[in-house]
Amino acid sequence: MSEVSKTSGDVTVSEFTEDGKLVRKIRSFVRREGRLTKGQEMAMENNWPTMGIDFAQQMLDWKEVYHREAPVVLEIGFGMGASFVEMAKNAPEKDFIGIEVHSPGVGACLMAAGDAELTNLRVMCHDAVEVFDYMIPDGSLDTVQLFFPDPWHKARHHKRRIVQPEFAEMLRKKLKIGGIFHMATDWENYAEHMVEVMNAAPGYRNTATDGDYIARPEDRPLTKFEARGHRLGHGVWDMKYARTE
Ligand SMILES: C[S@@+](CC[C@H](N)C(=O)[O-])C[C@H]1O[C@@H](n2cnc3c(N)ncnc32)[C@H](O)[C@@H]1O
Repeated sequence: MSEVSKTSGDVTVSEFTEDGKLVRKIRSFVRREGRLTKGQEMAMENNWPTMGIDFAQQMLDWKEVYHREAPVVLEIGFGMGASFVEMAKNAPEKDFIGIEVHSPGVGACLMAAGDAELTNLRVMCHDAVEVFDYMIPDGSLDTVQLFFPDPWHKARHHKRRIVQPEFAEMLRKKLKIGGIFHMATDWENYAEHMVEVMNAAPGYRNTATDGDYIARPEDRPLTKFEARGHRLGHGVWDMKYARTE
């Protein structure tokens, strides 16, 4: 059973266990119910049957999903999907799954993926944390990407940041040994938080050889948003951690 309650502008979802105990879940997002454009709606209709995966409390089988065996790259919160689609286009030898809660973003991504006639891309419209829990088999992912996650600027909201010790541990189990967790952010305080959490997380190695951050990898497409940031002199921090055990 669950209910949504509003407290000082935040959305908190309260759930009750069978014996009536209240469990309050902190989520990394607030659902913005934006409307889909006509194009996004059409893309949902046309492309969801081949590229969309519905949430279910059942583990996915990648071979069944992509009809082949290839390295799987999972992206959390792809926004409108521009860089996600670009990456899938540039790496046809890999399979991509993107998870985003914002439905217009999912529609936009399906539109671009349909135009590019991609066969190695799938999307889900759901909370990635729940998808990990219920649907991603242990030790099955080559890469997890988290690009420009909501920074939750205010200190009292930092608990909403998706990168937390429990999240790092859950994600570690889903990566193959040697698999990579790649994060990027343009908010320095969040970059520091990511490093603090990930350096303390057991079973990971920071792949950076000079300090905590790596140079922007060539395979991460430069989005309009990031290019604008560069022009304005904003920094971007990339981090890659490998699962060691
Ligand atoms: C700041 S945007 C960045 C989007 C994109 N990665 C980019 O670089 O343009 C963060 C995105 O993460 C999504 N998001 C946040 N928490 C999420 C979660 N738990 N599961 C899925 N998507 C999530 C939000 O809806 C939002 O679109």
